[in-house]
Parts: sequence; C-alpha cells; structure tokens
Amino acid sequence: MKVAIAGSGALGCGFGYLLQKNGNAVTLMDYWEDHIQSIRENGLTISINGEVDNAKMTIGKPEEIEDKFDVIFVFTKSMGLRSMMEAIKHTIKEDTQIVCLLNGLGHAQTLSEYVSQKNIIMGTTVWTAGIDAPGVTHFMGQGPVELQNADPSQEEAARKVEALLSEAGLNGVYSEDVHFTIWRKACVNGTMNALCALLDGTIKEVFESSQIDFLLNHIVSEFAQLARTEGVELDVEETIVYLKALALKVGSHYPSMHQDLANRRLTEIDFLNGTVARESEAKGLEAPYCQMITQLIHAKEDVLGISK
Ligand SMILES: NC(=O)C1=CN([C@@H]2O[C@H](COP(=O)(O)OP(=O)(O)OC[C@H]3O[C@@H](n4cnc5c(N)ncnc54)[C@H](OP(=O)(O)O)[C@@H]3O)[C@@H](O)[C@H]2O)C=CC1
Ligand SMILES: CC(C)(CO)C(=O)C(=O)O
Repeated sequence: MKVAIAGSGALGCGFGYLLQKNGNAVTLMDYWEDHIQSIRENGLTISINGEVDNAKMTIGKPEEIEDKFDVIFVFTKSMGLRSMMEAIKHTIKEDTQIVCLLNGLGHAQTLSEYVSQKNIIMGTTVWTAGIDAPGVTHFMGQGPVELQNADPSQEEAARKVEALLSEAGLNGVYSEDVHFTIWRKACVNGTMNALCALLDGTIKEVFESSQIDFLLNHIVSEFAQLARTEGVELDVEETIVYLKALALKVGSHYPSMHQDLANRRLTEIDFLNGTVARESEAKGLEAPYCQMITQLIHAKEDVLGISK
C-alpha cells in the first residue's frame, strides 16, 4: 500500500518505520529542516522497545511530494492539523483514507473541512514515542491503536487499516464506539500529560503521588460531565481504574506534553483540558480544575518564553 505520514515527529516516525518494514511504500512528510536533512543523509535511527535499527526512508516537505496515497496518517500536533491538511491536499485521491490518531478533542470536525466523512478514520493510540535528536527517535509499548470509520457505511475501509496496522506489529483494534475511545483517551491526556508537564515527573512518579486520587477524580469528573452533553457516557470510577492500569504499563514515559515543554514547544493543552474548560463554560457547566490546569500550562509556556 502507498502510505504517507503527514507530520513525522516521534509517533509518525515509529508508525512510518514499522509500516515500511512490513512492505508498504512509505513517504514521511514534515517541515522540520534538521530532521529532514538528517533522515536524508543518515537514514532514520529508531529504537523500537530498545532494539535499534537504521532505515533509509523517503522524506520531504509536503510541497515537494508529488505522489498520491492510499492511506495518510496525520501525526502533527493538534494545532498543526489544519495547516497540514491544507499542505497535503494535492496528495489526496478520491478514495484516500485519512487516519487521525492525534491526542485531543475536535479533530474530526477539522478533518471534515478538507475531506468527505467517508474518507476519515478516527482513533487513538497509547504507543509512546519521543525524539532524541533530529533523525533519531524511540518508540515503545505494544499499543493498541483503536480506530473506527467516521461514516458508518465505511467499516470495511477501517477494517483494512486495522489489518494494515496489525500486520506491521502496530496492534490495530477496531473500535465499536470511537467517540467513547477518543473521550477516554482525552482523560488519559487531561490527567497524565497535564500533570506530568506541571509536576515535571514521569507517569509513574505522578501516579504514585499522595494527591493522585483527588486530582484524577476532579479532572475526570469534569471531562465526563462535558462528554455527557455530547452523548458519551464515561463512568468516572471505571475511567480511573483504566488510567491507573495504563499508568503501570507506560510509567517510565514522559508524556508528549512534558516533551513539548522540555523542547520549548507549545503544548496541546487547548485541545484537552482547555476544550473542557471552554466548552463547559459555554454550556453553563463548571470545570474549575481544567480551567486552572490550562492556565498553569499557559503560564509555564510564558515562563519558558514559548511564543504562539
Ligand atoms: N509522543 C507520544 O508518546 C504520543 C503522542 N501522541 C500524539 O500524537 C501526535 C503527534 O505527537 P508526537 O509524534 O509526539 O509529536 P512530535 O513533537 O514528536 O512531532 C510533531 C511535529 O512537531 C515538529 N517538531 C517536533 N520536534 C521539533 C523540534 N525539536 N524542532 C522543530 N520541530 C519539531 C515537527 O513538525 P513540523 O513539520 O511542524 O516541524 C513534527 O512533525 C500529537 O497529537 C500527540 O499528542 C499520542 C500518543 C503518544
Ligand atoms: C498516553 C500517552 C501518555 C502515551 O501514549 C500519550 O498519549 C502521550 O504521551 O501524549
């Protein structure tokens, strides 16, 4: 299959490498000059669960790519999704499937401004990844990648992507309710990412804090309250059990939001706790913990001198 990765940072490189290793024709697209140059000159150096490999990979800025693709995985940060969709328009065919596994809320709406619903596959992943240097990345865990077609009539397309991922070792799983899947993952990031970024700890360190139950309970309750207004039922206790089980699996990881601050880059907070604070207020609901967390993360961005 002809596959493109639109946004080839930590997660994009991991997916691209494994899909290419399994025989797919993969093109990485990105704008980061040093990263592109390093991969062109030295190949991608990647550690997958501790096993290091080096692979030649095709990479370029979207404008330089002339091919059209069967499947495009978008792996930008949330705030880069719209501009990336603009930039890759010419690489999309009538039946290209756009797969979105970004953290955060609201991405299906953004994608629907660019492609028809029948070509959108939404999902989440709990693979963990990071960039060690331009052209050098690591990728850890077992996944899964949970996904579902946005248009109910397109299950076959999503099943094909599920198989594409599983055959490459990426552990694809068809979700029967991707809205629930996305909201539950938003709870993961609304707790793990925001708290690890603010407290400067790994997931394990933060989840062992004496304050964790109080924090999880308040944050997840605010996500669940807003999710209900969109027809998604998140049981707070069950979600916390899920978060704690996940924290045991990915404990040594510094979440992507922590990595963003460490790399002096803007975070995705406005698409997570920020969305909950904003939309709750618009609906007359209270979400003081998400509001405060969003402001603290923005204050941290200011302290670090990260400009919008
Ligand atoms: N990392 C993880 O473990 C996980 C991440 N996610 C989600 O996946 C999506 C992609 O995340 P992730 O792969 O971590 O993102 P990265 O930050 O690794 O890469 C995203 C983009 O940021 C730019 N970039 C990153 N680092 C630099 C740098 N040092 N200098 C210049 N540009 C840089 C590049 O884009 P550009 O073309 O703009 O230069 C790159 O394509 C996000 O929504 C994230 O929340 C989900 C699960 C786990
Ligand atoms: C769940 C977690 C923490 C790792 O998959 C993540 O989504 C991130 O680092 O952003």
